[in-house]
Amino acid sequence: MTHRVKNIGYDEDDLFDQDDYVEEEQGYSAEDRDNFASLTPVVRAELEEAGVQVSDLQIEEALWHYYWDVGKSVTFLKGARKPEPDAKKEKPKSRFDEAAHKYAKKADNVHRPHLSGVEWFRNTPWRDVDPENVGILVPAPDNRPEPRLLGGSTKLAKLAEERRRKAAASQGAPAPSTGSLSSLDRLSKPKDIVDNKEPSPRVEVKKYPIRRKEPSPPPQSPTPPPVEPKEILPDLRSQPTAFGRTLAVSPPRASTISAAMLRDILGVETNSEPFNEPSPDDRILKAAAVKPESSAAAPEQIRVRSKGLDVLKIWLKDRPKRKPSAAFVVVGHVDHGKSTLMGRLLLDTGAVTQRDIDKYKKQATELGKSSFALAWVMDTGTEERERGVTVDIAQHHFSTDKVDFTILDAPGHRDFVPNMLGGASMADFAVLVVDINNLESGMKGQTKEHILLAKAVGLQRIVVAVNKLDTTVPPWSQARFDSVRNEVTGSLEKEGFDIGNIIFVPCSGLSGGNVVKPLSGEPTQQWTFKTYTTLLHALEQSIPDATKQEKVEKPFRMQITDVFRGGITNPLSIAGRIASGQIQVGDAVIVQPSGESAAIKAIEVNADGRDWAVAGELCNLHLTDVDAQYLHSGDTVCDSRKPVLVAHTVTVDITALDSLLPQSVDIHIGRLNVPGAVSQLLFTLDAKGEVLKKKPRIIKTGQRAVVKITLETPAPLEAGDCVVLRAEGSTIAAGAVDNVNS
Ligand SMILES: Nc1nc2c(ncn2[C@@H]2O[C@H](COP(=O)(O)OP(=O)(O)OP(=O)(O)O)[C@@H](O)[C@H]2O)c(=O)[nH]1
Repeated sequence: MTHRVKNIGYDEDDLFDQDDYVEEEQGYSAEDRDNFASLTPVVRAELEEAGVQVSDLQIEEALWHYYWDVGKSVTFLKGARKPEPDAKKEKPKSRFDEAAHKYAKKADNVHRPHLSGVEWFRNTPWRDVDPENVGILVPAPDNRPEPRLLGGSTKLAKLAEERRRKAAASQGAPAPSTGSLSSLDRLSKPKDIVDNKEPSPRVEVKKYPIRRKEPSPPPQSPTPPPVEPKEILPDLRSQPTAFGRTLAVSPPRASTISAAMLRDILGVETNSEPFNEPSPDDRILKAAAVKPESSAAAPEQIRVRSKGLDVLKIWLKDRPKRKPSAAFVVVGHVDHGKSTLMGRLLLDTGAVTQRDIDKYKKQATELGKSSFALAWVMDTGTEERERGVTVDIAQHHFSTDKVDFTILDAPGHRDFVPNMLGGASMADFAVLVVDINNLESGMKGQTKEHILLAKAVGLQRIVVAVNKLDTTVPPWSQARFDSVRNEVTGSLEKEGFDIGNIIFVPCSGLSGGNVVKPLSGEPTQQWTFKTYTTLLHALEQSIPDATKQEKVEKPFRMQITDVFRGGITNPLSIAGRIASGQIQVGDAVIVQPSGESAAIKAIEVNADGRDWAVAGELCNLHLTDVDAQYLHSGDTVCDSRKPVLVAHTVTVDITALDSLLPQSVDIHIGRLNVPGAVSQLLFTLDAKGEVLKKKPRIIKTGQRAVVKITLETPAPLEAGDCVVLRAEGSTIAAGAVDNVNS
């Protein structure tokens, strides 16, 4: 299942209770509107071809209902809209009829068109039910009130009504009203009250996708519920001791001096209740949105009970039986074929079906981008599909007999390098995709930068997929492959990759050659599998060593890569990779930099529910007892007893990739991206780490140095964290945190 890692910026108005949600036309997100803009014309064109006229609103409703499925929307609208009757054949309408018709048409545009049951469920997959399982509709019992004499028709009826009124009056009850007045009374009351029934419970509309709306006021119940008489229980508590009473009794309110008295004494106007307003300190803290220091304390109220598991023991016991898992980030220059190659990998390993690919092919062809069908497995966003460019990190899982893999498909475009960094920081190793015909452009662009960044975030192993070999002249040219291989090897070694940790694969994502299956081609092409291996085999050879026990024993740390609604039962969830420690359901955590506490309600690893997770695992944590406004991509969730420090300044050991002065920079630590400045150049170092020069005025390209960085917004950082410094869209330095100063 694809999981798109994207920072959902929760707006103020996102933060309302799920139960309050009511669909509202104005509440579409920017992505929804993009989808409407691109898909409405496609649906309209198909409908026009079939001679069906519908409004934009109806198309949008159908697209929303079918989660942007053009085919289903078209079928639905075709079924829903019968051709309008020929106006000429209609007999002339009265003005009243015309007004009624006009109003009905307007209402038809706003509400879903009326459909029969069969039409309504036309496209639903669960419609094909075996005959023996088909339910039978039994007419509901007639709920109309029992017929009784209401008065007004016969003399007998009038007499009966008169008697009833008298009887009611003699018992002190108000006499039932009659005639037209009674009808008007009924109109002004809710139906439930009119029928003298308990009000029927309101059906709450629950929605999963995030839609924006103003929080609705809580529903008003028409009649207040009857007050249950309280059962009086004997008080079994013992009386407090004298000491306890002293502690518990509120101190007597200090005698207050009235404002008038103060004015008389001081001769100036004063505020008689000065502590009713926030102090200047409170105002500054609020403005800086920094929590007071007590924030590191354990949360007061946790509704989830801890499982009390010995996670380390379970993990150590399970380890030999568990299939290894690994995450790899796919990097490389824009359009070199990363998403297509991953689409092919997923298709040929059975993680997606040919039917899915055919569906994407059909949709991609409609947008004139048929060659992107495989890439659409990974590129699920509308912008990505329209532009044919990956924007954000996409996650996908697949398994072989030996390993459970997670793909992190990174964008190749230079504008999205921060997203690429977020993905790379979660990976165990990298897959660098190189277009065999366009190495030069890649080396000037993101192929080179991505090699550098992969190393900067601490990746050691790399698989180089030399792609599009079907396009060389002649196809699958070994000479061309060798020349690309030599050049890329030089770059990788320059950035510090060990030659033993690099595997080259000649392949074609589009044709599938050498991806999962060895290329079955001409004898001249057999070098591909005789000398090299398939991409899948190379991935299995690159998995990291098993997580070390010391890492699991460290305090829990996980950087948030995504905040999302995990479902109706899990309205607030986060995704990330556990950097150290362990976590279990019921644990209390602290979110930094907000300092808010939260409780772990549920855990998912590789889309499976689990009671615990440990360092190295990519997981979704479903949270409770915390508000979404305190959670952002780049924040760190950590052990509530040993929270990570929130840093204002850090000293960083970096290698300059461009000349570096005291200057403004963007600081990237995994998914975290904060503005700041290189505030001091402390000293330059030689290759062994010995100090070369103190307080240099400039750090030259390629030089190693220790610099002080001041963060504009305090951020959770620890010694050893990998840091990338960027300025004006280019990477200018990379290194690791030495010291953190809060
Ligand atoms: N002939 C041929 N074309 C390919 C191959 N792989 C990808 N392409 C084409 O190259 C174009 C770009 O492919 P993508 O998979 O979107 O490239 P990308 O590297 O993921 O692009 P970004 O994610 O935007 O950086 C598409 O038109 C693909 O059909 C291949 O092996 N052979």
